[in-house]
Amino acid sequence: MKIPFTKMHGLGNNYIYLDLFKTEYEEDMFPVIARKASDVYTGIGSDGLILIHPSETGAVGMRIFNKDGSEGWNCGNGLRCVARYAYERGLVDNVKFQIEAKSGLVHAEVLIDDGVVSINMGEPRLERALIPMIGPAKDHVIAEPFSVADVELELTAVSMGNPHALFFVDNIKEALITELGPSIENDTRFPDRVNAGFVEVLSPTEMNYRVWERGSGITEACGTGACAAVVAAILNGHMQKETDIHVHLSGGDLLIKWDGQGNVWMTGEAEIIADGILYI
Ligand SMILES: N[C@@H](CCC[C@H](N)C(=O)O)C(=O)O
Repeated sequence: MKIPFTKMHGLGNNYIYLDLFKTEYEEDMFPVIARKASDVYTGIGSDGLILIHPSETGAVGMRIFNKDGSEGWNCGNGLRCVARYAYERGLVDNVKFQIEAKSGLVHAEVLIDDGVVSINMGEPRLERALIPMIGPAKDHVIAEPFSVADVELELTAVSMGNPHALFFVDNIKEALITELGPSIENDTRFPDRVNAGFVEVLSPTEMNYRVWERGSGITEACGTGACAAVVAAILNGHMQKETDIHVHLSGGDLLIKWDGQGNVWMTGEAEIIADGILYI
């Protein structure tokens, strides 16, 4: 089978994108394509697969599959890439339009000159049941003691349409990301697994953030994770509301803004790398 694809990245968080406006596939192919395309030795090499598809709402649809073939519900770096692709390849004719992820509708704005895209990511979900995490459904999880693999941590949990567990550390270089990431991801307190993020606060407007992603492991950047990290930092009183927060990730920087109640805004680059044909 010959599958036309485009490879794109946001701050090094790279996915293989299929344009379902042009070609349709059987549903059960997607986890298979995700695993095959992600493999750097026998495939193309990527953090997973993203589908760009027509939607009944009139928005541009996006679905994300992680490296292990599991379906995610949202992807911040993917949203920026989908926005750029949709605008540049003529799926939309306005720089402002809607994208529909599995977790809901978001509003995208493509700033054409420099490949920068701003996305209104919607409101963070804080209730424990919406993360989802076991325990009292309505409670918020802010600086809650959390023991994993014999290490004592403090957990703040935020959903940006997908689940994020955030931990503040003194020095990001010493964060035990590969050691604790898999245990946190698969901890039974998170029934749908979780993305594990580590945050070093540098100032009220600047942070370092690293991630172990559900289904993909360490990646260069995570857009929803950066949004969740800023929300967690504001909820814990470490950072300022209503101002651009500079989030430094391994692959580059994102600007994230939250007013403490409503929508989270994310701004950053989205790059097209290559078009090609994948043989399956
Ligand atoms: N890298 C993404 C998030 C991808 C999905 C995630 N691994 C999950 O399963 O929730 C981003 O930029 O947000």
